[in-house]
Amino acid sequence: MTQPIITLRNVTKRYGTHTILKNINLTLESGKFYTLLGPSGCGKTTILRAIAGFMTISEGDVLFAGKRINEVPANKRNVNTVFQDYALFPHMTVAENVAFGLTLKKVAKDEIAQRVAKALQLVQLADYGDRAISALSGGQQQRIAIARAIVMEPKVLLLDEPLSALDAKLRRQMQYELRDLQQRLGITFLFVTHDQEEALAMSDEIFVMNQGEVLQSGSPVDIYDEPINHFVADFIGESNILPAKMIADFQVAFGGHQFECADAGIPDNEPVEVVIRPEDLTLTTRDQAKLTVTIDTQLFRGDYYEIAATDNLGNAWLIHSVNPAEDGETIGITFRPQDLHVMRFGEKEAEFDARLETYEELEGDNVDET
Ligand SMILES: Nc1ncnc2c1ncn2[C@@H]1O[C@H](COP(=O)(O)OP(=O)(O)OP(=O)(O)O)[C@@H](O)[C@H]1O
Repeated sequence: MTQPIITLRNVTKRYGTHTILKNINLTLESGKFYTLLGPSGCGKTTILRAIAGFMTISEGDVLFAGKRINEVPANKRNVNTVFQDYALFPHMTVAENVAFGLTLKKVAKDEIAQRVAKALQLVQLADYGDRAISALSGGQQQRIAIARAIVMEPKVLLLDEPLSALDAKLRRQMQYELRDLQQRLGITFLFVTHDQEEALAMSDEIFVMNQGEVLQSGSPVDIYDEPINHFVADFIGESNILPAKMIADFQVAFGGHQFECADAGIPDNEPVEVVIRPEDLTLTTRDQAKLTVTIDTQLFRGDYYEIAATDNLGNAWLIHSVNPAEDGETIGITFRPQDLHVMRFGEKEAEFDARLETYEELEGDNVDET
């Protein structure tokens, strides 16, 4: 593996008695699009600030290309940040705003002009250099903020909810543009959002956070298909999450029945939770059904019906179906074994692994005894 461009090693941040980041470990490789995803206040911005050098961390190390940079000041870090509120200077023109960092660094005038022109071209605002900032739309201001950061040619660009001020349509367009820009520049982006759809659409890798911890990291598909715990399953997309028990390697019990499932690597008899996405459920006749449910309500969502139903044990179900059902109707539902995902109880991957090791050791002891 190539050297990661950024590594956070056991990073903890405290304000007084509050621990805001709890032993964060993460690595960012060159040229990839990463996203920090989590609810408001979980510590996403604090991670960006630790990498940018806007704050001292309480414990741990921040590495840039393998070198410890804890004491390196922000302006020497080869990292730039695009802030949520853009932080543009209203009294300067577009070109002056983009040139600002280069002027501070006393870069030669010709070179500044060249680099500013290139940065404006990259964000598709080549002809806007002489405009006043106030004469730009929100989306254009956002692009200028990005141009101002990329003109510095950072190795890593940190983006703190840069799309949150935009309306839904422009936001979508900017998602494409940002992704495209990242690929053209070939630098590392670390993007912060609390919008799970945005994270799934844009990222090579997502770090899902809650309460100062990274709970799961992986590709969007991995995180969507194999959420590690209740929080992640609930936060990413819509889910049916039910209490269950592991019976054997490919068998899990819930709702009063046993079902075939994908191998979860979990010991028999462990209490677990199962996750089934609403789009993985199919309405069927009762004799073909794995479970029966009674339909409560349904909403037409354009290309599918979102159906709320209840099974005979009182569990609530959400089903996405191309066909409508009748309110009050009792109907069958079915799903494929590979769409039934089993999760362990607990919060973090490391805890699960430790428990599994203990279990394997115990198993080993038993084998020795017999
Ligand atoms: N200077 C500070 N002093 C004390 N507490 C702080 C300070 N800065 C941040 N916090 C607290 O740290 C926690 C994490 O804040 P942070 O801004 O990193 O969250 P976030 O995930 O980026 O949230 P949001 O999505 O709302 O921006 C919050 O509870 C916040 O109140």
